[in-house]
Amino acid sequence: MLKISDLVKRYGSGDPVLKNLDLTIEGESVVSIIGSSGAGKSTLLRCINRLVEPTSGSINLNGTELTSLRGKNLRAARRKIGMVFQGFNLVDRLTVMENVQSGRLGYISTWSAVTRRYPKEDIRRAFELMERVGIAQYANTRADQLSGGERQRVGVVRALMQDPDILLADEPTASLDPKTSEQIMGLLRDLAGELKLPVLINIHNVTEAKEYTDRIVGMRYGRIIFDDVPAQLDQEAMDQIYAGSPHADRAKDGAAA
Ligand SMILES: Nc1ncnc2c1ncn2[C@@H]1O[C@H](COP(=O)(O)OP(=O)(O)OP(=O)(O)O)[C@@H](O)[C@H]1O
Repeated sequence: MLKISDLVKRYGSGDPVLKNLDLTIEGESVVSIIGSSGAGKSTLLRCINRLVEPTSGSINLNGTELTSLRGKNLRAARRKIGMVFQGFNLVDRLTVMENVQSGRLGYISTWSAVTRRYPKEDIRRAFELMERVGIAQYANTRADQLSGGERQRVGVVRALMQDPDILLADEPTASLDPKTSEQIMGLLRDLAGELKLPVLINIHNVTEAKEYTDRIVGMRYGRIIFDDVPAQLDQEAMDQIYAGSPHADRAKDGAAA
């Protein structure tokens, strides 16, 4: 279970971009986060794996408090959080297998990683996952030879090779054409069910959020103002989520204080 409580993030001395945010994700649900540009969606995702340092509050994953971890313990916790990126973040000159195996870094010895002598079990698991997402035939192909959709499948397999407890996806389809984008969203939804994995997706495409996710979290400038099943996301809720600006919301905060 992921339980976020009273989370605040402030960059430098600016206004907080996450304002006392609470969010709990249980089981294998696929949750999307929607909201205007600048609402804080990426910041929220990046606080969870500590690519961004939270200012205060708690992020607890299956009993481990993530915000206080340092060094070795932080690296171990990060291994349990898979991340899929908008730009795929592959190493272009490496093969698909090499990219996929980089998800095992931290689990295997430096020597195995440098010499690319991957454990047999890791190769078996990689092929199993690559078969599942339809890229096994590209195992020895350089990553830069693949299409966007294939590259994102590599990104998904690499994240799954970490044997994660949760999968975070930061705009995973934003660089893809509409059809490929739907395929990747369908894949994330299906994998969540098959692997019993919670998936948290930051996404701009509300139609896809409604179709492929179980729950939609709507953010407006640092706050969660909607959290419900897709069927409840009506026009009024959409207007609330996408109205305003950080400046207008700050002015309202000031008036309420
Ligand atoms: N490294 C940073 N330093 C300072 N401010 C930042 C930094 N990263 C993000 N911000 C600011 O924090 C706010 C929230 O940004 P964030 O990227 O989390 O929003 P978002 O909802 O993901 O937006 P988008 O949909 O455009 O990606 C924005 O005002 C942004 O300018």
